[in-house]
Amino acid sequence: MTTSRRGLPPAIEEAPVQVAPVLAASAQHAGKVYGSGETAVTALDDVSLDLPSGQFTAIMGPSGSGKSTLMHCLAGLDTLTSGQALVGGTDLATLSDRERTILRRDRLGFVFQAFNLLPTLTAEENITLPVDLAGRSPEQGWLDIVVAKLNLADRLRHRPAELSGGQQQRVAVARALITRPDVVFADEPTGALDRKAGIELLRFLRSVVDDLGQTVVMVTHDPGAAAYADRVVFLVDGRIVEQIGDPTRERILEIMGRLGD
Ligand SMILES: Nc1ncnc2c1ncn2[C@@H]1O[C@H](COP(=O)(O)OP(=O)(O)OP(=O)(O)O)[C@@H](O)[C@H]1O
Repeated sequence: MTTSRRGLPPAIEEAPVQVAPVLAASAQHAGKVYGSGETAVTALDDVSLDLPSGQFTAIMGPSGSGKSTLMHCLAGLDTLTSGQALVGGTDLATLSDRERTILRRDRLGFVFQAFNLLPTLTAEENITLPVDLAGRSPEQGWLDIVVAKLNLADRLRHRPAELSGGQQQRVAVARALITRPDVVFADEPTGALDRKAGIELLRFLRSVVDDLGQTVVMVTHDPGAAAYADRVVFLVDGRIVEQIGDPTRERILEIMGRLGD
């Protein structure tokens, strides 16, 4: 058999390398039932979903379809009844409550509709809170990158009450990013913002994915917001019924119409 310079048969050396996407998180056959007996509610029914690193995923679906439950189970805020939720290869069910809390603090970021900033702290103190709570110092280079990316450099000494809603939510995004998390979970992040500030925030979220390589998962009811994602996952009655890549608002509206939202 002929071998190449590196001693490998040519067919092996020249074969294209198939690189599997690195998964930031995933759900495998995830099931969640609230309650028991006659009052049992199935919130998730055999949901399998991969969240590749460096992607922006939107989760949509009618009210009660299981969006929040899926996000909470993936983020270790709630536990599954069956199946697995993994963050960076770690099965959350194998962790103790304390280990799950530490994983949430160190490896996940959260952005909520209602900003949830501490009013007595400055913007900078709010941003660095997760690392301060962990007894560490923020990595200055990364802090500078995040602050610059979210255009907050001249707002760092202000308290939340001195900031606009859009600025407060950008502080919340910076706080979510400060630990360089595996995943940022955003629950209706534009829900409390006016249209202009909402669009601005979505552009910032898009750029932390494109420019900083972060992974964002966003629950939203807004087709315009979901169109900023790389992919939209549609849930109905606790099941994934459709997924689309490179979404547009029109395509999302068409699917929502079909799904009855
Ligand atoms: N703690 C709970 N106890 C009992 N049932 C629950 C609980 N949390 C959610 N559910 C039920 O599970 C189902 C899914 O709820 P979930 O909040 O995940 O839906 P959602 O898609 O996020 O809804 P929305 O868009 O209205 O926020 C619903 O039928 C809901 O009533």
